Amino acid sequence: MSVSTWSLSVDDRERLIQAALSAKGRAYNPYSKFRVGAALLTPDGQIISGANVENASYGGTICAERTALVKAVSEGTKTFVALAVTSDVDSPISPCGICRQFIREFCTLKMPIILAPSLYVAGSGERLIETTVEGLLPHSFGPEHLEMPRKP
Ligand SMILES: O=c1ccn([C@H]2C[C@H](O)[C@@H](CO)O2)c(=O)[nH]1
Ligand SMILES: [Zn+2]
Repeated sequence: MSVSTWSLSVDDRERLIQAALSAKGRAYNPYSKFRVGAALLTPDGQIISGANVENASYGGTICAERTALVKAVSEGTKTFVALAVTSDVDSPISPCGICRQFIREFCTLKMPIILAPSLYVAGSGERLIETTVEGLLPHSFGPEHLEMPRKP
């Protein structure tokens, strides 16, 4: 098995990107016409994917990243080892601010995040952005801060 320079293997990276690309096909996007797919990898190798789900009340829209996380967490999975995101744009798109904070809740700061273009050539590794939770959300606030001793 070939291994990338970081904690995610090339095989898992490829599986995750393909799952995100497939999930994009299940987007409910009548308003924006913009499809996004996300896929989470769990420690036991399972993949949980999600797509954006829009609403006639536009603010009710749920992004692909949060769909995947809410699916997983509500089914009992709360730890993840990687995330991939893709869209209809042929350059990588990056999670919105709300999703970054949502990802921060459940994923370690060093967890790999792969941002893939819509026309990703399988197995090539080309034009991917490989970042991390802390790369997308530096100096972040998270659950552990609520556990710290407080002084007035
Ligand atoms: O990272 C992103 C960015 C946007 N969207 C969705 C929300 C909305 O349905 C559409 C346009 O913003 O794309 C996501 O799902 N994830
Ligand atoms: Zn979002």
